[in-house]
Amino acid sequence: MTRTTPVLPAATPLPLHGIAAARRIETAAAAGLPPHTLMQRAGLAVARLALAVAPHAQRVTVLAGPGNNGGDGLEAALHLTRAGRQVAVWLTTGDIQALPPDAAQSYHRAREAGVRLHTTPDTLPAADLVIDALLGLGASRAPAGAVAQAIALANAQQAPVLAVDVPSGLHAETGARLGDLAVQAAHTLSLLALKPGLFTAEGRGLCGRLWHDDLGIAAELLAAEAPLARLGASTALPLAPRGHAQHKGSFGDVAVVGGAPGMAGAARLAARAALAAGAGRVYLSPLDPASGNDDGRPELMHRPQIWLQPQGLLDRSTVVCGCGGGSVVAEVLPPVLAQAPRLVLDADALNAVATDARLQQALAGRARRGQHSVLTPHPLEAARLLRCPTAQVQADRLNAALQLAARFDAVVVLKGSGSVIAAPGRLPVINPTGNALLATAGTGDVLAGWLGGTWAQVPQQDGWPAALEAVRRHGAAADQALLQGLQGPLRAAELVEAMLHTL
Ligand SMILES: NC(=O)C1=CN([C@@H]2O[C@H](COP(=O)(O)OP(=O)(O)OC[C@H]3O[C@@H](n4cnc5c(N)ncnc54)[C@H](OP(=O)(O)O)[C@@H]3O)[C@@H](O)[C@H]2O)[C@@H](O)CC1
Ligand SMILES: [K+]
Repeated sequence: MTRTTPVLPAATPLPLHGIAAARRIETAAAAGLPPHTLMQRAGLAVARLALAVAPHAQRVTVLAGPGNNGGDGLEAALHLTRAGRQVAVWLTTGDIQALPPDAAQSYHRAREAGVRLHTTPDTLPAADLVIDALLGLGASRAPAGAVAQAIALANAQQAPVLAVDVPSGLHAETGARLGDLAVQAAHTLSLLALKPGLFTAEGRGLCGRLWHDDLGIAAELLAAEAPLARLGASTALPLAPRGHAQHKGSFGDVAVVGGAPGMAGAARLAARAALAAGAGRVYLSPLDPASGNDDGRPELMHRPQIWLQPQGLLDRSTVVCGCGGGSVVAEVLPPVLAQAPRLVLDADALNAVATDARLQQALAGRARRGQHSVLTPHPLEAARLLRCPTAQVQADRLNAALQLAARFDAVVVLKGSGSVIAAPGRLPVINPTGNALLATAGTGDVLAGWLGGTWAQVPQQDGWPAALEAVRRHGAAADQALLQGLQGPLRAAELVEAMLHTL
């Protein structure tokens, strides 16, 4: 029958389906079962999860919207009433004729079972648990009317909220809010297909703990539909052990170009991260001529102005460029873009590219010359590169990352909650690890450096596997710090050390 499982941490990559595909899966699943079976299973799954996550909750309020998401809520109300809970259902519509057929059937079943049904709440009764069955896959615009009012009431009260399929007000495919109001859930039970919007942009924050129930449908029904993205695994594949006879030359060289006056720390953080990731040798080439060695890490090698040498480190290293680069980084980008065989571009290097058509051309032409690039923009940097507002990037992060990847023929890591990794010809990945402990200066430099340090060890590959692994591990270190009770931000230099001790 049906089985509810926690989604995160994800042991293996999982397919994420867009709304159209999720609907086709639902239609195909319903067609293979007696009428109304899927909704009954959905409601039972919601009720069982409610009893599991809030076993002592006696008073349960179900907020039921105008579509089939509301039908799931009515089914859950029926089961919770049978389980002896005091259940009150608040319907956003008094027009039962307007409910879709499955939801109407659940309405009548709930009424016959003696569930207390009310319409359009002005205030909510005190409850120990609230079930949000207002909007699901059919949410297509900013919440309005009674639905908006119910969302506001759910968020204003104290009890935890269990959202059915998706927190109401969240776009299941993009993870953007549809309007100002969206349910803040403590738990979300995703039904049938997992949707990308649960894992990126506002999704992670609004869903709370995420659960999944496939409602007992055949795995082939899910496999028959092409996903929009996949959720990356939360744990690393085991690495090949370091061989006895290997030496530092076996693990590649990284050169970090960055650190304009006043920003030496950014380049040093990237270099330290590259070293910790396992690169054999790490060189630091600062953009500030007055900048000296990183005395805290004597293992790093100081090599000024590598971009002026016609042949040397720039030609043979994995280059990480941009961290704390300021505006002067623009001057060194032409030789860096021309020569680096493997290049991670971050921060100010991306801003420089965004304002210079020649640099854009040089970057986009690298793949044709057999040179590989990884770009690691945060949403504002991505917006500059795409020449659009940041809100537009955040409104559809998968699409923004794919556009950048296609335009620059590169691997793109669009950072933020649920980082998106995209590359031409590949299914994008949403990273499942990470939390707001990473929202502090320098953590982006650490990511870029770690990525370079990982990539340097597998120079025959493009940047895709290194990007996936660096992003995963970066977030996993923050998740571990959170579990260990860290309250404040995970400061960037400490993040490097934390990543070393994270699998
Ligand atoms: N059928 C089954 O067996 C199964 C179904 N399942 C469940 O069904 C869910 C999908 O159901 P659904 O397609 O009916 O869409 P749903 O999200 O309930 O809402 C549509 C209604 O809301 C309205 N509306 C939209 N936006 C609005 C807004 N901003 N503010 C106010 N109103 C708004 C919209 O109005 P309209 O846009 O048409 O004017 C329409 O009336 C899915 O997520 C899952 O939970 C699963 O359990 C599997 C079994
Ligand atoms: K919902």
